[in-house]
Amino acid sequence: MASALKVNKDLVRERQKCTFDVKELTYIWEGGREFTEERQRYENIVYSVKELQDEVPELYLSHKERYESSIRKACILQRLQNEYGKKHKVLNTRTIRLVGYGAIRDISPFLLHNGMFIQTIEGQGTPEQQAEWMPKAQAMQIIGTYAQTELGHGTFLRGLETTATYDVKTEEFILNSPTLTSHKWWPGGLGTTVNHCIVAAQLYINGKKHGIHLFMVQIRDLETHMPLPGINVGEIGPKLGFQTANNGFLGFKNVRIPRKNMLMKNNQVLNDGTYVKGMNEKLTYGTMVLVRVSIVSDAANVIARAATIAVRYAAVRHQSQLKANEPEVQILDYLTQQHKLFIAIATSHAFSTTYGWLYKAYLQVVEDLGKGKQDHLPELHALSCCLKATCSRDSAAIVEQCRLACGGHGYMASSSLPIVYGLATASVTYEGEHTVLLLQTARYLMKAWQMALQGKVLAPSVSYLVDSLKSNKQSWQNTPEFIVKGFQHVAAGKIKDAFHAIQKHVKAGKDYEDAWNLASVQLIKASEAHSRAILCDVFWRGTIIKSSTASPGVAAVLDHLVQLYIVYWALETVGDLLLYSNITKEDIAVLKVKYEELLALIRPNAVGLVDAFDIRDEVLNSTLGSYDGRVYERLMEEAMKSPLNQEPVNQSFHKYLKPFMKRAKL
Ligand SMILES: CCC/C=C/C(=O)SCCNC(=O)CCNC(=O)[C@H](O)C(C)(C)COP(=O)([O-])OP(=O)([O-])OC[C@H]1O[C@@H](n2cnc3c(N)ncnc32)[C@H](O)[C@@H]1OP(=O)([O-])[O-]
Ligand SMILES: Cc1cc2nc3c(=O)[nH]c(=O)nc-3n(C[C@H](O)[C@H](O)[C@H](O)COP(=O)(O)OP(=O)(O)OC[C@H]3O[C@@H](n4cnc5c(N)ncnc54)[C@H](O)[C@@H]3O)c2cc1C
Repeated sequence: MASALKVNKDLVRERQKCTFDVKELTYIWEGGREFTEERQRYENIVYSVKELQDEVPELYLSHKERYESSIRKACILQRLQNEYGKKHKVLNTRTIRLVGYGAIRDISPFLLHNGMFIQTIEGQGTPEQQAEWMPKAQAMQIIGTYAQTELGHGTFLRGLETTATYDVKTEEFILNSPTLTSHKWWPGGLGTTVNHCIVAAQLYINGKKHGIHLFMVQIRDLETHMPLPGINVGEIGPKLGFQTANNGFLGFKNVRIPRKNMLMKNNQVLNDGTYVKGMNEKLTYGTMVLVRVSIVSDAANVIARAATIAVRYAAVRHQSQLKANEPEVQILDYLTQQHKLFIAIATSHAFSTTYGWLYKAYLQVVEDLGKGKQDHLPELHALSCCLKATCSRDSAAIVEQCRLACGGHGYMASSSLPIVYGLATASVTYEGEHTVLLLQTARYLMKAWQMALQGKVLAPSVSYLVDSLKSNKQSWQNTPEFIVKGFQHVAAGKIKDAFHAIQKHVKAGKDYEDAWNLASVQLIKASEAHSRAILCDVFWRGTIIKSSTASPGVAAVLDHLVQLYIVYWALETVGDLLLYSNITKEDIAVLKVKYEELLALIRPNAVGLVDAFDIRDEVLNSTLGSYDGRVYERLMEEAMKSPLNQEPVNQSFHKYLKPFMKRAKL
């Protein structure tokens, strides 16, 4: 962090106003002091390495140079990470990603290796397979990715076309890409980085199709890195973001792999070709569930980055006068600016709390599955789908809101906001497209509603449906607990409406699938309302627990943030509340006043709250958001790095402009 002397005076004043212990809040946001201290220790190591600092900003490099630079840095990071693991303890993927973003400035080409390849071996491999591949993967003697999506199919996994045909004579699988659309398309690192893949393919034994299974396939020679015979591999080219993720394509022509390379923790193929079905075929999708859970935490992190940039900038930036003859005000003093930014801070806390809760549920299900119990798997799948969908979508909207709140400078690449937006919006699509995942949850909600009608016991996350069936609703109260109940009434009402819409179409003679499609707009709205009810409930309950051991200052700001989140969403969805709860016009008027009071309460702590996200300048990498607030100096310094500013006259003047101007004169 910059020395106090050099810090912008507005930021100094803002920090003096802060009423709580910033460090204590960092620990809470990050899930515990031990996580923060571990991240800081690792960050100190990473950002003392000179080779990780850029001489030329990455954005001025060509596509190829950027990739090469990201690989160079990813190797250094991986070495540091491994050394750290040996000396202290193995770092969690969240810390690796948080710290790594700052060095690579985008996505690491090893992201899929660390984030899905290893996890799939761990979650889908037998103990023997794990013993064979895990040490090599962890030491990066083999580098891999998760190759599932194809040119023709990403969502509909049962439609994937890559085939793995068992040859009982040689006890091998033969992999083929029978069509153009069967080529794998998108996997991170696949382009030119990895030498192994976990490949999702349709399993065939003796002409019988057994559905999607996962296979470990070596695609490049470990010495020469040349593609192995039968492998057609390459990079898919530039995208909106993710430029250094090295996303690739892959095709197979009669590629043989040994039988033991099918990941067989769940389903098995014996030597003689006998197929042994596991406990639940959907367990093959297990890695996706884990990644969907972790996207809730990623969403909290990208929002924290955008909020830090936008709030610090809003404290430094002065524009317009509130009153004539008075100095121009900090833009942070405009209520509309607070309305745009404080919800970002609150949302990051909401998602961070929800992630802690969801990850715990995930670990419980994994433990249960180990004991052969799968009762809570459908609930976890439903929760991870709708929360992934809602948190990723909210994160993209909020990051964009923060970018717009920075005016023109928010459009500068050097603000870092465009790149953060690229990361956020990608997560809306990858690991399960937004609408598709909302519909998966809707499937679960329809069943839950049916069960509620039948008086059956429901899973905890949908037990509110039982209450909603009781006719005498309590009169509205403007308390957080009651507003959360209001969100549950909205969700229950929308679930009921969607259920009836399907029934209506079925009664009119449609088959169930068509009725489902006809009701699907209502279904996704029901799913969204369910997500919001869960987010508000978990954030509210989680904050009460956290506050019970926090200092009074921190407990107060946590209370302001959770109330702001709940009241903000009540006002955003006021039409739904009027339709499905007992809220009155008068209650809404009171909530509007409450919202404005909360903005005023948060205002003095705004900079302290984003400081508590504790994002180092190296990680933030933003001209607008650095700790010292030297916004204008940094904008100019960064502009001076443009290659176009390295010479007084660019050669194009002599080549094109001058002749063009001469001709224009004639
Ligand atoms: C950094 C970037 C990295 C990015 C990486 C990637 O993107 S990697 C690529 C990421 N790619 C994607 O994310 C692809 C997205 N697509 C998919 O995940 C699936 O194809 C699907 C879920 C959309 C449909 O699948 P389908 O047609 O096979 O299934 P169905 O609809 O017929 O439902 C059958 C039953 O299965 C249940 N069930 C389903 N999934 C799970 C689960 N995970 N667990 C437990 N259960 C699950 C479901 O609830 C239903 O239960 P019910 O109601 O019968 O009791
Ligand atoms: C940055 C990035 C990184 C990625 N990394 C990987 C990776 O490492 N490995 C990998 O295997 N994949 C990866 N993917 C692929 C990703 O998982 C898929 O793009 C994603 O699952 C969506 O599938 P799709 O592209 O086929 O979209 P589609 O399913 O074709 O979606 C297109 C539209 O159709 C709609 N739609 C589709 N089906 C339905 C339905 N049943 N009901 C209603 N609407 C529907 C969708 O809502 C959407 O609006 C990555 C993608 C991105 C963008």
